[in-house]
Amino acid sequence: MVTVEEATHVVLSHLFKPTVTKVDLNDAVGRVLAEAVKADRDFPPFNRVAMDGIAIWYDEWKNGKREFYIEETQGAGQPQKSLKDVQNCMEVMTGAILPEGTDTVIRYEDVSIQGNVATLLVDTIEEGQNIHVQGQDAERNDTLLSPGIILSPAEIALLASVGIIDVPVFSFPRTAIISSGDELIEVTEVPELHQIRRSNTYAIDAAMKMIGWQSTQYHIYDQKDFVIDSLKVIAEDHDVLIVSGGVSKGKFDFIPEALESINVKKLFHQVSQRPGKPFWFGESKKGKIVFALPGNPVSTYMCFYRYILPWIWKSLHVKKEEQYAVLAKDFTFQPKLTYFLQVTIKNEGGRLMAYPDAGGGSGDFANLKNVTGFLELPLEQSIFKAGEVFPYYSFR
Ligand SMILES: Nc1nc2c(c(=O)[nH]1)N[C@H]1C(S)=C(S)[C@@H](COP(=O)(O)OP(=O)(O)OC[C@H]3O[C@@H](n4cnc5c(N)ncnc54)[C@H](O)[C@@H]3O)O[C@H]1N2
Ligand code: MOO
Ligand SMILES: [Mg+2]
Repeated sequence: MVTVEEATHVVLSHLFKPTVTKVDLNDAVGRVLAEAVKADRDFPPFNRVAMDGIAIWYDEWKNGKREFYIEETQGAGQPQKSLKDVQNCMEVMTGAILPEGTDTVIRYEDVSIQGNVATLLVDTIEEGQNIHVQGQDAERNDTLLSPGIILSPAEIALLASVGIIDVPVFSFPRTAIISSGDELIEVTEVPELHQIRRSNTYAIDAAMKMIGWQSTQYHIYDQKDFVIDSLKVIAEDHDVLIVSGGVSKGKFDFIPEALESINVKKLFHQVSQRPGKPFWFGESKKGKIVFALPGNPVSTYMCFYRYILPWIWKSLHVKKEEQYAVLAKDFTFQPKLTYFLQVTIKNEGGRLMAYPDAGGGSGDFANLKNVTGFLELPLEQSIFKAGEVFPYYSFR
Protein backbone atom coordinates (compact mmCIF):
# COMPACT_ATOMS: atom_id res chain seq x y z
CA MET A 1 0.00 0.00 0.00
CA VAL A 2 1.26 3.48 -0.84
CA THR A 3 0.21 6.88 0.50
CA VAL A 4 -1.67 9.43 -1.59
CA GLU A 5 1.55 11.46 -1.89
CA GLU A 6 3.52 8.43 -3.10
CA ALA A 7 0.78 7.43 -5.53
CA THR A 8 0.67 11.01 -6.88
CA HIS A 9 4.41 11.04 -7.34
CA VAL A 10 4.41 7.74 -9.23
CA VAL A 11 1.50 8.74 -11.46
CA LEU A 12 3.04 12.12 -12.28
CA SER A 13 6.39 10.46 -13.09
CA HIS A 14 4.80 8.30 -15.80
CA LEU A 15 3.52 10.84 -18.24
CA PHE A 16 2.25 10.49 -21.77
CA LYS A 17 4.40 12.17 -24.44
CA PRO A 18 1.93 14.07 -26.58
CA THR A 19 2.35 14.60 -30.28
CA VAL A 20 1.57 17.88 -31.99
CA THR A 21 -1.40 18.15 -34.26
CA LYS A 22 -3.00 21.09 -36.06
CA VAL A 23 -6.58 22.16 -35.53
CA ASP A 24 -8.55 24.85 -37.28
CA LEU A 25 -8.62 28.14 -35.36
CA ASN A 26 -12.41 27.79 -35.16
CA ASP A 27 -12.04 24.53 -33.24
CA ALA A 28 -9.07 25.46 -31.08
CA VAL A 29 -10.75 26.88 -27.97
CA GLY A 30 -10.07 24.69 -24.95
CA ARG A 31 -7.16 22.91 -26.62
CA VAL A 32 -3.59 23.09 -25.33
CA LEU A 33 -1.17 25.15 -27.39
CA ALA A 34 1.89 23.14 -28.43
CA GLU A 35 4.25 25.80 -29.82
CA ALA A 36 5.23 29.34 -28.88
CA VAL A 37 3.46 32.08 -30.81
CA LYS A 38 5.31 35.28 -31.62
CA ALA A 39 4.06 38.68 -32.66
CA ASP A 40 4.42 38.97 -36.45
CA ARG A 41 4.14 42.79 -36.17
CA ASP A 42 4.10 45.36 -33.43
CA PHE A 43 0.93 45.50 -31.31
CA PRO A 44 -0.60 47.81 -32.44
CA PRO A 45 1.20 47.73 -35.78
CA PHE A 46 0.94 51.51 -36.34
CA ASN A 47 0.10 54.57 -34.29
CA ARG A 48 -3.61 53.91 -34.06
CA VAL A 49 -6.11 56.71 -33.67
CA ALA A 50 -8.12 55.86 -30.53
CA MET A 51 -10.94 58.44 -30.79
CA ASP A 52 -12.98 59.92 -33.63
CA GLY A 53 -12.02 63.60 -33.96
CA ILE A 54 -9.23 65.72 -35.36
CA ALA A 55 -5.46 65.21 -35.39
CA ILE A 56 -3.14 68.20 -34.96
CA TRP A 57 0.52 69.02 -34.45
CA TYR A 58 0.71 69.62 -30.68
CA ASP A 59 3.29 72.44 -30.84
CA GLU A 60 0.79 74.56 -32.77
CA TRP A 61 -1.66 74.31 -29.88
CA LYS A 62 1.18 75.03 -27.43
CA ASN A 63 1.95 78.18 -29.38
CA GLY A 64 -1.62 79.35 -28.84
CA LYS A 65 -3.44 78.12 -31.91
CA ARG A 66 -7.08 77.13 -31.28
CA GLU A 67 -8.64 77.10 -34.74
CA PHE A 68 -7.53 74.59 -37.34
CA TYR A 69 -8.40 74.37 -41.00
CA ILE A 70 -9.44 70.81 -41.90
CA GLU A 71 -7.35 69.55 -44.82
CA GLU A 72 -9.01 66.17 -45.30
CA THR A 73 -10.16 63.01 -43.53
CA GLN A 74 -8.12 59.93 -42.54
CA GLY A 75 -10.45 56.95 -42.25
CA ALA A 76 -9.70 53.49 -40.83
CA GLY A 77 -8.47 51.21 -43.57
CA GLN A 78 -7.01 54.06 -45.65
CA PRO A 79 -3.27 54.28 -46.27
CA GLN A 80 -1.51 56.93 -44.22
CA LYS A 81 -2.12 60.50 -45.34
CA SER A 82 0.09 63.48 -44.72
CA LEU A 83 -0.79 66.87 -43.24
CA LYS A 84 0.49 69.42 -45.69
CA ASP A 85 0.61 72.39 -43.33
CA VAL A 86 1.33 71.92 -39.60
CA GLN A 87 -1.08 74.73 -38.80
CA ASN A 88 -3.96 72.70 -40.16
CA CYS A 89 -5.62 69.53 -38.90
CA MET A 90 -7.07 66.34 -40.31
CA GLU A 91 -10.26 64.61 -39.31
CA VAL A 92 -9.39 61.13 -38.07
CA MET A 93 -11.44 58.05 -37.25
CA THR A 94 -10.88 55.43 -34.55
CA GLY A 95 -8.76 52.63 -35.97
CA ALA A 96 -7.10 54.83 -38.61
CA ILE A 97 -3.36 55.19 -38.91
CA LEU A 98 -2.30 58.54 -37.45
CA PRO A 99 -1.59 60.93 -40.35
CA GLU A 100 1.97 61.96 -40.88
CA GLY A 101 2.61 65.43 -39.48
CA THR A 102 0.21 65.02 -36.56
CA ASP A 103 0.88 63.82 -33.04
CA THR A 104 -2.25 64.52 -30.98
CA VAL A 105 -5.92 63.63 -31.35
CA ILE A 106 -8.82 65.69 -30.03
CA ARG A 107 -12.26 64.12 -29.76
CA TYR A 108 -15.20 65.50 -31.74
CA GLU A 109 -16.87 66.22 -28.38
CA ASP A 110 -14.10 68.73 -27.61
CA VAL A 111 -14.23 70.71 -30.86
CA SER A 112 -16.81 72.66 -32.79
CA ILE A 113 -16.70 72.33 -36.56
CA GLN A 114 -17.99 75.11 -38.77
CA GLY A 115 -17.49 74.50 -42.46
CA ASN A 116 -13.85 73.52 -42.84
CA VAL A 117 -12.65 74.90 -39.53
CA ALA A 118 -12.41 73.10 -36.20
CA THR A 119 -12.30 75.24 -33.06
CA LEU A 120 -11.21 73.78 -29.73
CA LEU A 121 -13.81 73.84 -26.92
CA VAL A 122 -11.42 72.66 -24.19
CA ASP A 123 -8.67 74.60 -22.43
CA THR A 124 -6.16 71.81 -21.97
CA ILE A 125 -4.97 68.93 -24.08
CA GLU A 126 -2.02 66.60 -23.67
CA GLU A 127 0.65 65.92 -26.22
CA GLY A 128 0.07 62.52 -27.82
CA GLN A 129 -3.38 62.05 -26.36
CA ASN A 130 -5.86 59.54 -27.80
CA ILE A 131 -3.21 57.63 -29.70
CA HIS A 132 -2.57 53.91 -29.20
CA VAL A 133 1.16 53.97 -29.83
CA GLN A 134 2.80 51.46 -32.18
CA GLY A 135 4.34 48.56 -30.24
CA GLN A 136 2.85 49.77 -26.95
CA ASP A 137 1.28 46.38 -26.12
CA ALA A 138 3.90 44.08 -27.66
CA GLU A 139 6.76 44.34 -30.09
CA ARG A 140 7.36 42.31 -33.21
CA ASN A 141 8.93 38.92 -32.32
CA ASP A 142 7.84 39.15 -28.69
CA THR A 143 6.49 35.81 -27.46
CA LEU A 144 2.77 36.30 -27.12
CA LEU A 145 1.82 32.74 -26.13
CA SER A 146 3.82 29.87 -24.68
CA PRO A 147 3.22 26.13 -25.08
CA GLY A 148 1.03 24.59 -22.40
CA ILE A 149 -1.58 27.34 -22.44
CA ILE A 150 -5.20 26.21 -22.57
CA LEU A 151 -6.61 28.36 -25.34
CA SER A 152 -9.33 30.69 -24.12
CA PRO A 153 -11.13 33.28 -26.24
CA ALA A 154 -8.38 35.79 -25.39
CA GLU A 155 -5.71 33.56 -26.93
CA ILE A 156 -7.93 32.79 -29.93
CA ALA A 157 -8.01 36.53 -30.64
CA LEU A 158 -4.21 36.71 -30.54
CA LEU A 159 -3.84 33.69 -32.83
CA ALA A 160 -6.25 35.28 -35.29
CA SER A 161 -4.40 38.58 -35.20
CA VAL A 162 -1.05 36.99 -36.06
CA GLY A 163 -2.59 35.01 -38.90
CA ILE A 164 -2.55 31.47 -37.50
CA ILE A 165 -5.45 29.46 -38.90
CA ASP A 166 -3.89 26.01 -38.31
CA VAL A 167 -3.17 26.01 -34.61
CA PRO A 168 -0.54 23.60 -33.25
CA VAL A 169 -2.02 21.82 -30.24
CA PHE A 170 -1.07 18.79 -28.20
CA SER A 171 -3.06 15.69 -28.96
CA PHE A 172 -4.64 13.68 -26.21
CA PRO A 173 -3.63 10.04 -25.86
CA ARG A 174 -5.80 7.42 -27.56
CA THR A 175 -7.77 6.31 -24.56
CA ALA A 176 -9.99 3.34 -23.73
CA ILE A 177 -12.41 3.41 -20.82
CA ILE A 178 -13.24 -0.12 -19.80
CA SER A 179 -15.94 -1.18 -17.38
CA SER A 180 -15.84 -4.65 -15.91
CA GLY A 181 -18.39 -6.79 -14.13
CA ASP A 182 -21.07 -9.40 -14.87
CA GLU A 183 -23.72 -7.35 -13.07
CA LEU A 184 -23.38 -4.47 -15.53
CA ILE A 185 -25.68 -4.04 -18.52
CA GLU A 186 -26.11 -1.50 -21.29
CA VAL A 187 -27.92 1.77 -20.65
CA THR A 188 -30.57 0.69 -23.15
CA GLU A 189 -31.30 -2.65 -21.47
CA VAL A 190 -33.84 -3.35 -18.73
CA PRO A 191 -32.06 -4.73 -15.66
CA GLU A 192 -33.00 -7.91 -13.84
CA LEU A 193 -33.09 -7.54 -10.07
CA HIS A 194 -29.40 -8.48 -9.68
CA GLN A 195 -28.20 -6.23 -12.48
CA ILE A 196 -27.43 -2.53 -12.82
CA ARG A 197 -26.85 -0.28 -15.80
CA ARG A 198 -23.25 0.75 -16.14
CA SER A 199 -22.64 4.39 -15.41
CA ASN A 200 -18.96 4.79 -14.50
CA THR A 201 -17.64 4.79 -18.02
CA TYR A 202 -20.19 7.40 -19.05
CA ALA A 203 -19.18 9.62 -16.15
CA ILE A 204 -15.48 9.35 -16.98
CA ASP A 205 -16.10 9.84 -20.68
CA ALA A 206 -18.14 12.96 -19.89
CA ALA A 207 -15.46 14.34 -17.58
CA MET A 208 -12.93 13.82 -20.35
CA LYS A 209 -15.11 15.38 -23.01
CA MET A 210 -15.35 18.51 -20.88
CA ILE A 211 -11.67 19.11 -21.58
CA GLY A 212 -11.78 17.90 -25.19
CA TRP A 213 -10.37 14.43 -24.50
CA GLN A 214 -12.06 11.75 -26.60
CA SER A 215 -12.20 8.10 -25.66
CA THR A 216 -13.70 4.77 -26.65
CA GLN A 217 -15.76 2.73 -24.21
CA TYR A 218 -15.54 -1.03 -23.74
CA HIS A 219 -17.06 -3.55 -21.40
CA ILE A 220 -15.57 -6.82 -20.25
CA TYR A 221 -17.17 -9.68 -18.33
CA ASP A 222 -15.69 -11.45 -15.31
CA GLN A 223 -14.10 -14.47 -17.00
CA LYS A 224 -10.38 -14.54 -16.56
CA ASP A 225 -9.38 -15.58 -20.07
CA PHE A 226 -11.85 -13.18 -21.58
CA VAL A 227 -10.49 -10.36 -19.39
CA ILE A 228 -6.92 -11.15 -20.43
CA ASP A 229 -7.71 -11.43 -24.14
CA SER A 230 -9.84 -8.30 -24.14
CA LEU A 231 -7.29 -6.16 -22.33
CA LYS A 232 -4.58 -7.37 -24.67
CA VAL A 233 -6.54 -6.44 -27.77
CA ILE A 234 -7.68 -3.08 -26.39
CA ALA A 235 -4.13 -2.19 -25.29
CA GLU A 236 -2.90 -2.64 -28.88
CA ASP A 237 -4.87 0.35 -30.13
CA HIS A 238 -4.68 2.72 -27.19
CA ASP A 239 -2.05 4.68 -25.29
CA VAL A 240 -4.01 4.79 -22.07
CA LEU A 241 -6.43 2.35 -20.47
CA ILE A 242 -8.79 3.51 -17.76
CA VAL A 243 -10.39 0.46 -16.21
CA SER A 244 -13.21 0.62 -13.69
CA GLY A 245 -13.92 -2.25 -11.31
CA GLY A 246 -12.44 -5.66 -10.69
CA VAL A 247 -9.39 -4.47 -8.76
CA SER A 248 -10.27 -5.41 -5.19
CA LYS A 249 -10.18 -8.72 -3.31
CA GLY A 250 -13.19 -10.47 -4.87
CA LYS A 251 -13.08 -13.90 -6.49
CA PHE A 252 -13.90 -12.29 -9.82
CA ASP A 253 -11.62 -9.27 -9.50
CA PHE A 254 -9.24 -10.37 -12.25
CA ILE A 255 -7.98 -7.02 -13.50
CA PRO A 256 -4.60 -6.72 -11.70
CA GLU A 257 -3.63 -10.29 -12.50
CA ALA A 258 -4.80 -9.98 -16.10
CA LEU A 259 -2.83 -6.78 -16.59
CA GLU A 260 0.36 -8.31 -15.25
CA SER A 261 -0.13 -11.35 -17.47
CA ILE A 262 -0.13 -9.07 -20.53
CA ASN A 263 3.07 -7.40 -19.30
CA VAL A 264 1.68 -4.29 -17.74
CA LYS A 265 3.96 -3.76 -14.80
CA LYS A 266 2.31 -2.86 -11.52
CA LEU A 267 3.67 0.43 -10.15
CA PHE A 268 1.38 0.37 -7.14
CA HIS A 269 -1.76 -1.36 -5.92
CA GLN A 270 -3.78 0.08 -3.06
CA VAL A 271 -3.53 3.61 -1.78
CA SER A 272 -4.17 4.62 1.82
CA GLN A 273 -7.20 6.68 0.91
CA ARG A 274 -10.96 6.56 1.07
CA PRO A 275 -12.61 6.18 -1.27
CA GLY A 276 -10.57 4.39 -3.88
CA LYS A 277 -8.22 2.29 -1.76
CA PRO A 278 -7.90 -0.62 -4.27
CA PHE A 279 -6.57 1.71 -7.03
CA TRP A 280 -4.04 -0.09 -9.27
CA PHE A 281 -1.59 1.73 -11.56
CA GLY A 282 0.87 0.33 -14.08
CA GLU A 283 2.82 0.75 -17.29
CA SER A 284 3.49 -1.67 -20.12
CA LYS A 285 6.87 -2.20 -21.79
CA LYS A 286 5.58 -0.17 -24.71
CA GLY A 287 4.86 2.73 -22.37
CA LYS A 288 1.11 2.26 -22.24
CA ILE A 289 -0.36 3.61 -19.04
CA VAL A 290 -3.09 1.79 -17.14
CA PHE A 291 -5.24 3.34 -14.45
CA ALA A 292 -7.32 0.54 -12.94
CA LEU A 293 -9.80 2.34 -10.72
CA PRO A 294 -11.94 0.76 -8.02
CA GLY A 295 -15.42 0.10 -9.36
CA ASN A 296 -17.52 1.77 -6.69
CA PRO A 297 -18.82 4.76 -8.62
CA VAL A 298 -17.64 7.44 -6.19
CA SER A 299 -14.19 5.84 -6.08
CA THR A 300 -13.90 5.76 -9.86
CA TYR A 301 -15.08 9.36 -10.06
CA MET A 302 -12.78 10.75 -7.39
CA CYS A 303 -9.73 8.86 -8.62
CA PHE A 304 -10.30 10.40 -12.02
CA TYR A 305 -10.28 13.93 -10.60
CA ARG A 306 -7.55 13.28 -8.07
CA TYR A 307 -5.05 11.42 -10.30
CA ILE A 308 -5.98 11.25 -13.97
CA LEU A 309 -6.86 14.90 -14.50
CA PRO A 310 -3.59 16.23 -12.99
CA TRP A 311 -1.77 13.50 -14.95
CA ILE A 312 -3.20 14.57 -18.30
CA TRP A 313 -2.55 18.25 -17.63
CA LYS A 314 1.05 17.58 -16.69
CA SER A 315 1.45 15.32 -19.73
CA LEU A 316 0.23 18.17 -21.95
CA HIS A 317 2.59 20.65 -20.21
CA VAL A 318 -0.28 22.58 -18.65
CA LYS A 319 0.53 24.19 -15.32
CA LYS A 320 -2.45 24.05 -13.02
CA GLU A 321 -2.48 25.91 -9.73
CA GLU A 322 -3.48 23.81 -6.75
CA GLN A 323 -6.74 24.94 -5.25
CA TYR A 324 -7.51 25.28 -1.58
CA ALA A 325 -10.68 25.85 0.37
CA VAL A 326 -11.68 26.49 3.96
CA LEU A 327 -13.52 23.74 5.82
CA ALA A 328 -16.79 25.38 6.88
CA LYS A 329 -17.85 22.86 9.57
CA ASP A 330 -16.01 20.57 11.98
CA PHE A 331 -15.53 17.06 10.64
CA THR A 332 -14.15 13.83 12.09
CA PHE A 333 -12.65 10.87 10.25
CA GLN A 334 -10.83 8.29 12.36
CA PRO A 335 -9.30 5.66 10.00
CA LYS A 336 -5.64 6.09 9.14
CA LEU A 337 -6.47 7.00 5.55
CA THR A 338 -6.45 10.19 3.53
CA TYR A 339 -10.10 11.10 3.23
CA PHE A 340 -11.64 12.71 0.16
CA LEU A 341 -14.52 14.62 1.72
CA GLN A 342 -17.30 15.64 -0.64
CA VAL A 343 -18.11 19.31 -0.21
CA THR A 344 -20.09 22.12 -1.72
CA ILE A 345 -18.15 25.29 -2.23
CA LYS A 346 -19.66 28.66 -1.46
CA ASN A 347 -17.85 31.91 -2.04
CA GLU A 348 -18.35 33.93 1.12
CA GLY A 349 -16.81 37.38 0.94
CA GLY A 350 -14.04 36.13 -1.34
CA ARG A 351 -13.26 33.03 0.74
CA LEU A 352 -13.99 29.60 -0.69
CA MET A 353 -15.93 27.88 2.08
CA ALA A 354 -16.32 24.10 1.79
CA TYR A 355 -19.50 22.66 3.31
CA PRO A 356 -19.20 18.90 3.95
CA ASP A 357 -21.79 16.62 2.37
CA ALA A 358 -20.09 13.24 2.73
CA GLY A 359 -22.89 11.17 1.17
CA GLY A 360 -23.59 7.53 1.90
CA GLY A 361 -20.24 5.97 0.97
CA SER A 362 -18.51 5.11 -2.27
CA GLY A 363 -21.59 3.43 -3.75
CA ASP A 364 -23.70 6.58 -3.33
CA PHE A 365 -23.07 8.27 -6.63
CA ALA A 366 -26.40 10.08 -6.42
CA ASN A 367 -24.73 12.38 -3.90
CA LEU A 368 -22.21 13.58 -6.46
CA LYS A 369 -24.84 15.78 -8.06
CA ASN A 370 -25.17 17.67 -4.76
CA VAL A 371 -21.51 18.60 -4.35
CA THR A 372 -18.95 20.64 -6.25
CA GLY A 373 -15.83 18.64 -5.40
CA PHE A 374 -13.86 17.28 -2.48
CA LEU A 375 -11.38 18.36 0.16
CA GLU A 376 -8.34 16.19 0.73
CA LEU A 377 -8.10 15.59 4.47
CA PRO A 378 -4.66 14.33 5.50
CA LEU A 379 -4.11 10.83 6.85
CA GLU A 380 -2.27 11.85 10.02
CA GLN A 381 -5.17 13.95 11.30
CA SER A 382 -8.60 12.73 12.43
CA ILE A 383 -10.30 15.83 13.81
CA PHE A 384 -10.74 18.62 11.30
CA LYS A 385 -11.81 22.03 12.56
CA ALA A 386 -13.89 24.63 10.81
CA GLY A 387 -11.53 27.31 9.48
CA GLU A 388 -8.73 24.92 8.52
CA VAL A 389 -7.58 25.06 4.90
CA PHE A 390 -7.20 21.93 2.74
CA PRO A 391 -6.51 21.11 -0.93
CA TYR A 392 -9.70 21.23 -2.96
CA TYR A 393 -10.45 19.25 -6.12
CA SER A 394 -13.31 20.55 -8.22
CA PHE A 395 -15.71 18.40 -10.24
CA ARG A 396 -17.12 21.37 -12.13
N1 LIG B 1 -12.68 -7.87 1.09
C1 LIG B 1 -12.61 -6.63 0.59
N2 LIG B 1 -13.61 -6.22 -0.19
C2 LIG B 1 -13.58 -5.00 -0.72
C3 LIG B 1 -12.49 -4.14 -0.45
C4 LIG B 1 -11.45 -4.60 0.38
O1 LIG B 1 -10.46 -3.91 0.64
N3 LIG B 1 -11.57 -5.87 0.85
N4 LIG B 1 -12.48 -2.89 -0.98
C5 LIG B 1 -13.77 -2.30 -1.22
C6 LIG B 1 -13.59 -1.08 -1.91
S1 LIG B 1 -12.92 0.18 -1.00
C7 LIG B 1 -13.96 -0.89 -3.18
S2 LIG B 1 -13.86 0.68 -3.89
C8 LIG B 1 -14.49 -1.96 -4.00
C9 LIG B 1 -13.72 -1.96 -5.31
O2 LIG B 1 -14.12 -3.02 -6.01
P1 LIG B 1 -13.67 -3.39 -7.47
O3 LIG B 1 -12.74 -2.42 -8.03
O4 LIG B 1 -13.27 -4.79 -7.43
O5 LIG B 1 -15.02 -3.18 -8.27
P2 LIG B 1 -16.19 -4.21 -8.50
O6 LIG B 1 -16.11 -5.25 -7.48
O7 LIG B 1 -16.16 -4.61 -9.90
O8 LIG B 1 -17.40 -3.26 -8.26
C10 LIG B 1 -17.62 -2.59 -7.05
C11 LIG B 1 -19.01 -1.97 -7.06
O9 LIG B 1 -19.05 -0.98 -8.04
C12 LIG B 1 -20.08 -1.22 -9.01
N5 LIG B 1 -19.63 -0.87 -10.35
C13 LIG B 1 -18.53 -1.30 -10.95
N6 LIG B 1 -18.43 -0.79 -12.18
C14 LIG B 1 -19.50 -0.01 -12.37
C15 LIG B 1 -19.97 0.78 -13.45
N7 LIG B 1 -19.31 0.86 -14.62
N8 LIG B 1 -21.10 1.47 -13.29
C16 LIG B 1 -21.77 1.41 -12.12
N9 LIG B 1 -21.38 0.67 -11.05
C17 LIG B 1 -20.27 -0.04 -11.19
C18 LIG B 1 -20.30 -2.71 -8.92
O10 LIG B 1 -21.55 -3.08 -9.38
C19 LIG B 1 -20.09 -2.95 -7.45
O11 LIG B 1 -21.24 -2.67 -6.71
O12 LIG B 1 -14.34 -3.20 -3.40
C20 LIG B 1 -14.70 -3.23 -2.00
N10 LIG B 1 -14.59 -4.56 -1.54
O1 MOO C 1 -12.66 2.91 -1.93
MO1 MOO C 1 -13.93 2.00 -1.78
O2 MOO C 1 -13.51 3.22 -2.60
O3 MOO C 1 -14.35 3.00 -0.37
O4 MOO C 1 -15.54 1.93 -1.94
MG1 LIG D 1 -14.67 -6.26 -6.65
